[in-house]
Amino acid sequence: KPLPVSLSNYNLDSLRESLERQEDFIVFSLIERARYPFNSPAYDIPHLAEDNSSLVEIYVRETEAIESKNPEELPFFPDEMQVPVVPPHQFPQILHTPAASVNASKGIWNMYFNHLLPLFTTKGDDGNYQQTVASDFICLQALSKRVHYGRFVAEVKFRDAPQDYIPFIYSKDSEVLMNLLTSTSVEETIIKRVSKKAMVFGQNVTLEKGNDGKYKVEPSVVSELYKDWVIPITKQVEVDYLLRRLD
Ligand SMILES: C=C(O[C@@H]1C=C(C(=O)O)C=C[C@H]1O)C(=O)O
Repeated sequence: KPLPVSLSNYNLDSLRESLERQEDFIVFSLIERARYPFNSPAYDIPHLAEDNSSLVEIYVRETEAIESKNPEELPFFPDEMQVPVVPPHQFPQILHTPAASVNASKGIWNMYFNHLLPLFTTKGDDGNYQQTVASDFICLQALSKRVHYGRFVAEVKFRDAPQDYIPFIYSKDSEVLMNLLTSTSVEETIIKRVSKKAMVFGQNVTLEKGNDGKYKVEPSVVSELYKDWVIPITKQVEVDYLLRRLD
């Protein structure tokens, strides 16, 4: 039977278009963060006497607490959420409820601080911790939205070919599920495209001919981020979602 309009809007092409648009924001967010050096005191030093939290933990927790949430975004500190100030918009229910709770926030947090940040920031400390953690939060939210889109992608792939997935969901075969949902050509396109975006968005625009050949974030680093971290974690979310799709 035909799906209601709001559900038929979610198909693989529209989701891929959204992931493509999200690349722009992710690349810009990384460029903004790269204006500051690594600034380790924002992450190491407990900033409150009675609490061992780092500045970045405090910043993310407090900021999240006053933002209302939509189902595309999952908080990093869910226990701190307050009643939203703005009544939430009623989004159509697309995800299968038991599987929708798949949450990669911890993995995204670790990936960002342990692997990504050292790759695209310079070593050093300029003391500008507030702006540093504010731009970290923008990167984290953008990455989290992208990675958790894997749930919508998995739902659509499942609906398009349930007979392919069902036996391996029952047998809990993550490896086969991973192969079934993988599209190598799509991944290769994305990895090349984000490098190009880093070149276009990250050059110094001048009125004279040509540019100085410098980029605000190294394009190869952006490809590497996607290839080694962003895409694999998105796919892991897809597998985890599918494993719970028949619960
Ligand atoms: C998101 C998708 O699923 C997989 C993950 C991809 C990604 O994270 O960019 C790309 C292709 C697929 O291997 C997709 O098919 O578009």
